[in-house]
Amino acid sequence: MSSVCVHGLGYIGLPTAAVLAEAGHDVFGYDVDVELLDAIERGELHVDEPGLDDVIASALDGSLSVTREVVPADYHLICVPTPLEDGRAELSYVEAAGEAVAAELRPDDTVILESTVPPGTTVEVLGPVLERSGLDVGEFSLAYSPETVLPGNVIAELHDNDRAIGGVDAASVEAAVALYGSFVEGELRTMSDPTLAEFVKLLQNTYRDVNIALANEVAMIAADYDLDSREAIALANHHPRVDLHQPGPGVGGHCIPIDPLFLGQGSDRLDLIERARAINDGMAAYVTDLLETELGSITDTSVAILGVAYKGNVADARESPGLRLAETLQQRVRATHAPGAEGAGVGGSDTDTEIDVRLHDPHVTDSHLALESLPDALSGADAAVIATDHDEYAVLDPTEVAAQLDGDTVIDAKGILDVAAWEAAGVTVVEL
Ligand SMILES: NC(=O)C1=CN([C@@H]2O[C@H](COP(=O)(O)OP(=O)(O)OC[C@H]3O[C@@H](n4cnc5c(N)ncnc54)[C@H](O)[C@@H]3O)[C@@H](O)[C@H]2O)C=CC1
Ligand SMILES: CC(=O)N[C@@H]1[C@@H](OP(=O)(O)OP(=O)(O)OC[C@H]2O[C@@H](n3ccc(=O)[nH]c3=O)[C@H](O)[C@@H]2O)O[C@H](C(=O)O)[C@@H](O)[C@@H]1O
Repeated sequence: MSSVCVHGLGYIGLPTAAVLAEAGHDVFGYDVDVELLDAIERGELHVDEPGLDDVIASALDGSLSVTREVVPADYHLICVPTPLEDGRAELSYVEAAGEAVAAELRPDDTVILESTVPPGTTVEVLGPVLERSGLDVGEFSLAYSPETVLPGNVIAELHDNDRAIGGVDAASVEAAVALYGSFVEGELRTMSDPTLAEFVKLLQNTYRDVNIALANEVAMIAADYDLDSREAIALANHHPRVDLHQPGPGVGGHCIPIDPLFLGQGSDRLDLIERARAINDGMAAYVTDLLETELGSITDTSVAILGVAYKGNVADARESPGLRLAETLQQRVRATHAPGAEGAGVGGSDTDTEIDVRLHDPHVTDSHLALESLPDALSGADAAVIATDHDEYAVLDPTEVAAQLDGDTVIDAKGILDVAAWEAAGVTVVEL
């Protein structure tokens, strides 16, 4: 077994560190956020993930320890953030982690980058930073192995998913295979080029984003034909070579809406990919159109948005479609009443006109979001929108909701309600 220093103990690094410890390695979890390290040591987890608590608790009782300084180790695994800023991948976290590794790097150690990055990052950005150690690439091993776990199923997918491994040389591939082989049950797909592994990771999320954009466009077209888009998609998917995804109020999370744009860092050929991004981001405006059609006008109405997590049964509200919808509703009302806008009062903006947008989510706990209880969000509202497919929403009692609402409109943007039961309770359900 080996010593492993994991850099970055977030959604990816913390479960990975725990699973490595479970496999018998001596694991040192390092993060620049000292409060986070204190919390992990107290057993307070910031990552809401089924099964994670138990795995972390037993790892902390065993061979996982958190460290406030980077330590020498056979393997350094880098799992730091790579956000999109001003249209470009922000790689300063990767560079900072590389510098910290360089200070402790020894001949024959292995460095593996797991963060999602634009093609070329391992070789062109991380490698040169690591060489500040005085060692050349080749004297130490260097590989890229992207993380592909699905939030909500992280522990299982860490073990089960196939894993792409791109090493700068044969020794790097071999070293990375030895580490992942100790806990991965899926296939280890090796390649002799880290850039290819980086590219492949981005393709997977780009495929999903473009496919969802197609489903969203299909939903809007189906509505024009008065057809149920989900029924049409299910029927189309019976063909052995068709796999359309599902429409919704937008694509959230900090991966799928961002990663496709990393492909544009070294290429100006993005066209369909950018259009798909625009279609998915435009779904908030489409849901707003649906509300306007149902309510006549959204000015001076109350709308309950059920779900600000970016997807069902998780607590993560990054790039949340529900929050984007809330902003779009408010912008639409402001734009309608801006000076000169069609329907604006004489003399310009009518400051008394507004929209009351209430937010509810049973999983998200972010205190900045002014979330309301379900009864408070629904009480007296003119309409409700299901923006996240949480299990709790699928089993809502239509009669109770109908009694709480003032209006009778529910937009089911995730297609999770039993429409017949809701309509029997007197609710008009508009599905995407
Ligand atoms: N969350 C997900 O579902 C997936 C994320 N990824 C990718 O994995 C990478 C990490 O993502 P998350 O774990 O979600 O991010 P996160 O934001 O949850 O965690 C990153 C952690 O790195 C720490 N950090 C920042 N700079 C550091 C440094 N120089 N040294 C040590 N620690 C540092 C931060 O304090 C934070 O705790 C990103 O590139 C992301 O795109 C890939 C697949 C899935
Ligand atoms: C190719 C792929 O499946 N990538 C996964 C994805 O995780 P993530 O939770 O972001 O993906 P997701 O479940 O597709 O959700 C993203 C967004 O897309 C929406 N969504 C998803 C599927 C669908 O048919 N329609 C739809 O509108 C969701 O509601 C959500 O708002 O991105 C992760 C990542 O790269 O961070 C990756 O590890 C995961 O395996």
